[in-house]
Amino acid sequence: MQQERSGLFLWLTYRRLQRLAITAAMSRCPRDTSPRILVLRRSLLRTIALTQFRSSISRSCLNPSHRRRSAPSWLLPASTGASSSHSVDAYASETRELAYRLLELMAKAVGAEPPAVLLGVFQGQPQGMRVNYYPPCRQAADRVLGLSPHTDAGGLTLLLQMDNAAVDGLQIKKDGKWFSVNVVDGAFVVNVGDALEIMSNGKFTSVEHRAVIHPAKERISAAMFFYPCPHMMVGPLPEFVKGDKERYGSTSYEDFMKHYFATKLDGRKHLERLKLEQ
Ligand SMILES: O=C(O)CCC(=O)C(=O)O
Ligand SMILES: [Fe+2]
Repeated sequence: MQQERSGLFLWLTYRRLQRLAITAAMSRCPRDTSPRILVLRRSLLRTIALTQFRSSISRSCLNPSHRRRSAPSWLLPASTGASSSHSVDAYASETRELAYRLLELMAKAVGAEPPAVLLGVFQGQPQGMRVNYYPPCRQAADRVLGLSPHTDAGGLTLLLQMDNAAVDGLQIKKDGKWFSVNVVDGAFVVNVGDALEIMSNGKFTSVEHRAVIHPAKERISAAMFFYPCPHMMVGPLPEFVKGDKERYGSTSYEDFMKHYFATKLDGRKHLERLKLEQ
């Protein structure tokens, strides 16, 4: 019964979120012809030889407790500012509820007690949204990627692949091979980030992923990232170790993020650094 209720909750939430995300992403995606965006795309075209063919807009979607560090207004295109800000805020707050529910269910699934332990680490903490726009590119596959192989840094990522053009682009690496993650109508891709892999002592895995581009079709994705408390030590939580060995070292969140950015989207390199010899 409990499981059925959870399933229904997730399904209904997904439907509402999908509508919100499409409004939010469409009003902010780089097809928008505002001059700022055009500059971004031209510079991107000049650097195509660098392999990543993508423009993206990021915005921190802070919880009310972080409002004082709110996103600067220049992040929003002037013409769509008010309404897009509203839909991004609504999307952020609804995905937050979904992520919190998922964190509880995940902890419960692996027997961590109390199951709210993960929630405690993420509740009320920073959250960020990135809308990625991948233009079509005839040199797809062999020479140009949309987004380099990487893992996400934080806790959970809720990724929405816009399915209106049904273009697959997301790929994950398993046993050294890349596999496409098909766009499924009615589904979020839920990614575990590096911090969550470490905190769960490896019970959840941060998957290496990348985005490829299509030779003829554009693609849009919207990622919502949930980060842990920035003042904590990132290390295995005792509730997830229980009788097992600690499989990762601990480090301050600041140091953890510094190394994440220093590895510049290079597969699982950042994570491997903290793995302890077993
Ligand atoms: O576009 C995608 O499917 C992947 C996006 C992604 O991995 C990211 O923004 O971190
Ligand atoms: Fe990612």
